Amino acid sequence: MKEELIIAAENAMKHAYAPYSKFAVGAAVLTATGQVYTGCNVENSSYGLTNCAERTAVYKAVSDGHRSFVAIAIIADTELPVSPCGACRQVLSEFAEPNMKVFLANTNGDNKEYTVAQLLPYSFNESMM
Ligand SMILES: O=c1ccn([C@H]2C[C@H](O)[C@@H](CO)O2)c(=O)[nH]1
Ligand SMILES: [Zn+2]
Repeated sequence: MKEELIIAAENAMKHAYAPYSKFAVGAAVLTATGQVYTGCNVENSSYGLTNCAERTAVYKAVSDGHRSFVAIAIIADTELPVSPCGACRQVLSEFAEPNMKVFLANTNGDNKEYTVAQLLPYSFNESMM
């Protein structure tokens, strides 16, 4: 499952629209019902409108009716496996199954495994409101 997601993420990375940063990222999320949705980063000349690969993948899945995810893989051409930004961690936590896995990878074949809860401890969520 990990390898399949990393391969799907690497394929999606090829579609990255990153003319400003030149930093291509790919992601692939696995839904609780077994489907895989991929995403890439999509930049904009107004830089702050950039959407990360992770959120692209999650939003594609949510817009198809999925609200529960069990794993995500993220990949970039980095020395160390790439790590999701704070905004993406918060978005992942919104739809994460307990113990949702986050596979961080690079194109050299290195990877690391965390859970969403490890990457975003003491997170804000609806139960706090
Ligand atoms: O985990 C990450 C980190 C960065 N980016 C994108 C955003 C921007 O397009 C480029 C540089 O930050 O990489 C992602 O998609 N995911
Ligand atoms: Zn992000």
